[in-house]
Amino acid sequence: MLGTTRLPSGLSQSPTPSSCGAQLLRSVSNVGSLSKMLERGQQLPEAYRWSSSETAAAEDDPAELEDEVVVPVIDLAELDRSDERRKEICEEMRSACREWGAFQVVNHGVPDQVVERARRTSLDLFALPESDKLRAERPPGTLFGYGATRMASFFNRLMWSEAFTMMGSPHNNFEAYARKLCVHSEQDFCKSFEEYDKAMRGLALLITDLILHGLEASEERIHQHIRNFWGMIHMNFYPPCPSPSEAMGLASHTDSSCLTIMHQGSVGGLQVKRGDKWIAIKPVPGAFVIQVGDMLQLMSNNVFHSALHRALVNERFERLSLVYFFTPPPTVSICPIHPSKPLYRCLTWNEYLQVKAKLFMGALDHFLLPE
Ligand SMILES: C=C1C[C@]23C[C@H]1CC[C@H]2[C@@]12CCC[C@@](C)(C(=O)O1)[C@H]2[C@@H]3C(=O)O
Ligand SMILES: O=C(O)CCC(=O)C(=O)O
Ligand SMILES: [Fe+2]
Repeated sequence: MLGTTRLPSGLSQSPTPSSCGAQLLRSVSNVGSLSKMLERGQQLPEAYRWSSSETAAAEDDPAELEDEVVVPVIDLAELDRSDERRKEICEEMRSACREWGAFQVVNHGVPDQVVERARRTSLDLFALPESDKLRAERPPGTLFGYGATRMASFFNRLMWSEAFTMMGSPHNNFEAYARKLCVHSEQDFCKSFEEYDKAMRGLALLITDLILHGLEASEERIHQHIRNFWGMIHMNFYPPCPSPSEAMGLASHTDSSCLTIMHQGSVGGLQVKRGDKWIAIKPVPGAFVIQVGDMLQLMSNNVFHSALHRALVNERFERLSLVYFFTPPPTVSICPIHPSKPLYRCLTWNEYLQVKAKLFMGALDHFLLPE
């Protein structure tokens, strides 16, 4: 399939093998400076300092705590018990996607060991010497590899995080990255991400199917369409931060994906915007956070909305979020699903990423049809 599909420049990035132990000639980019600063026990450097209005959370306002607003937690345990239960779950998802653009799922059937193995492998990856990680540095303007997060160029402050992205199924590049990074065992590295990718793909298909049913888009054609979607594995690492209230782990954004599945582990930090307030998505043991991405907003013709979210950091604990982006294939046309009055024109994921790289927050509006 790869041979017949025209890929966007970012998606065609396939790393060339590099010999482990070779000298790194490139200058070290700012992503490497996080761990060095921590070794020196420095204070938060100026470049990482965000204004208090940018980092303020709903929890800073005691009135908010009384409301106890929480993103819905949906239990999938009894999905197959009866048609009624399945319908209820579809309805819960529909309302969460409309009101929040996000929810959590529990009893999703993904074994703990699969998640734990992938988290351990991710942490090992971030713990590699900076020079090893930089062998896999993401080339500017592309999607895959190690470095500061892609949207960093839109902000004049640095974020307190490092990230790593790999292509998942159906064209995963785990092996090439294992080789580039000089990981301890290429086999373990690949196995743990292959397992995780497979589990995430299953869950993404299941949840997207349920959400589309909630949209009354149950035709076979649409479900077949989703089966061709691609996966991407993206990890964010947030070291403990000397002055968390002034720092930003990951700045406010929406995901371009169709659906995002995120495992945030036991250390919280993720927040979602509701109205003009930031609400924390508290870690629930074993749960995955599900977010509506821009592509699902478009496909739903604005019935659902992609959630604006961000990640804050803390002083005591390091934090890893393991993210799976479920996205359309790069050159396939994506349209609002059977509305009599489409709000958006059809687009390809390739096209969308190019516009997002230029406009960032305004990207989806760019595809709105004139009234
Ligand atoms: C599959 C995706 C989705 C990407 C691009 C590509 C790989 C990296 C993803 C993120 C992850 C962090 C936020 C974001 C906004 C960013 O800068 O990089 C995301 C972006 C998007 O959702 O547009
Ligand atoms: O780490 C988090 O909680 C958020 C991660 C995220 O939003 C992303 O990678 O797109
Ligand atoms: Fe995100």
